[in-house]
Amino acid sequence: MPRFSANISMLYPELPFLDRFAAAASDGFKAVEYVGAYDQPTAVLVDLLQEHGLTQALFNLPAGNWAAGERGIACHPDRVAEFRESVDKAIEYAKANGCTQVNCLAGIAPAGVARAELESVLAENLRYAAPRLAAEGIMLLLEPINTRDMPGFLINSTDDYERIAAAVGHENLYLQYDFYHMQIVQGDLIPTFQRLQSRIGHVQIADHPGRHEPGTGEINYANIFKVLDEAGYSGWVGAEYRPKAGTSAGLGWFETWRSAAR
Ligand SMILES: O=C(O)[C@H](O)C(=O)CO
Ligand SMILES: [Mg+2]
Repeated sequence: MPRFSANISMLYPELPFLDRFAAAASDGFKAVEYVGAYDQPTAVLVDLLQEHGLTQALFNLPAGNWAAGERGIACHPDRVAEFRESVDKAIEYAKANGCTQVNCLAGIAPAGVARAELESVLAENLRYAAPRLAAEGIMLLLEPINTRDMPGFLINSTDDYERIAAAVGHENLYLQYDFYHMQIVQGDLIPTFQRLQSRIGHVQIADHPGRHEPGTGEINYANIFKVLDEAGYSGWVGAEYRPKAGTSAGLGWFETWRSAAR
């Protein structure tokens, strides 16, 4: 049975961030994930997880100045020292809240730098991060993201992931397979999941078009959930979508799993 994690960077936008833990637990989620909460002391986050019986499924490495439009710094040639510091920060937070995987956002390609150089910086940064995270029992993930939602984002497809993973050459670099992005970029969702399953550390879901709840668009999630089960996928499935109505009101797709998990 798939285990779902509420992505509280996207779900419960009607609530302040720290109130979203309680809301996710009350709606039947057993785990939460988010882009990052580095502005909060670790103790606050740990208390919320404990109070609501939640697992921290995932968060991202510090991704630069999000409010200013940055979406990761890992491919930026002039930010290598900052990237290295960000690995230490992520380890500190992951160890505090028991999280065993972190996602690296490659970043938006800076203008005027050749793609080959950006990929080389990214690979070097990941080669730095992978063994350090492995030593702490934390999986490092790399997520391809479509460029309609994030114009200029460097890593867009599973081909991009595979090429970078080959350049990094460390086994602790897994794929974060977001079905929504993959539907836009390349389709072929199930065969690609099956082919790369041994390298997939985390999956995320949203329907397309609109990035709303499963069942609102063209992706057959009933079948995908069946495939995840048949494949023995044991990781979390991150519900990372923009609710069409209120978050709780839109959880019809989750009813079967929520009842079974109680
Ligand atoms: O947007 C996504 O799909 C990501 O998973 C993310 O963490 C950054 O937005
Ligand atoms: Mg995602």
